Amino acid sequence: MNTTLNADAAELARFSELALHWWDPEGEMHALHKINPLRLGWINSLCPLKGMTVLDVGCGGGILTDAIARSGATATGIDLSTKVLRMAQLHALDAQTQNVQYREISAEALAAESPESFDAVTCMEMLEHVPDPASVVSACAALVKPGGWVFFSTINRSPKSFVMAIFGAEYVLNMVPRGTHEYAKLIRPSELAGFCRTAGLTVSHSKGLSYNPFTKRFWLNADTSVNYMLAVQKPT
Ligand SMILES: C[S@@+](CC[C@H](N)C(=O)[O-])C[C@H]1O[C@@H](n2cnc3c(N)ncnc32)[C@H](O)[C@@H]1O
Repeated sequence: MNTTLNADAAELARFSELALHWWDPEGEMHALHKINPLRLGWINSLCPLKGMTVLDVGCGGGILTDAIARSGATATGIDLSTKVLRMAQLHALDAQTQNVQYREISAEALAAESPESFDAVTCMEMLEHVPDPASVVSACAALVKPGGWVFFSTINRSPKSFVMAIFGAEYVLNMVPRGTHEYAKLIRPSELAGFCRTAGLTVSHSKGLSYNPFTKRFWLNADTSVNYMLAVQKPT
């Protein structure tokens, strides 16, 4: 695990600029709002969250963290952007979400402070924005209790994802702000599975997430060639 701060200041600044629009379902983060019920449903189908303590790493404005808390879990969201965390906290107050808290701390620092303290960990759309994603995976492995689940989502590094997730989503459809994704930082499923195995996690399930620009609908399937999620477990 990386002990120096595993963060890219330019990435954090870009997300900070989007903070004010985070909770606008039609705004710049609308794609996260649209995929949220799908990813939450998949997580709940494998690991019913009610009554669990759940950590959301790279939580942003808390779209998933808030939904996790509303599933009946005690949720903690962590991020390194002060502005997006402030937005997350304001939203929790405004929406009166119970059992949710936010902290500005890296996954690596929290793992050193409170190892094996969460029943489940989620880390969505974050790994492709850090210099050392393997270190974040390893921190997530350290943070989850034995037998607990960790859920990752990211974007595959493939010619198809360059066309769909960067050129299409950022420059043609304006679904995601331009410059959000850098091709070289995208992560193949085999690479992410390798990071998980190195961290002692057992890869259990994968899911693809597809988008139809004509119907403007997302759905889950087995196609991991662009957006995908991995569900992994820490052995008991
Ligand atoms: C695309 S957003 C995803 C937000 C949230 N996980 C979701 O899917 O709704 C990426 C988030 O990762 C955060 N981030 C980037 N680098 C980070 C780091 N090193 N540690 C913690 N959070 C980080 C950004 O500030 C941003 O909020």
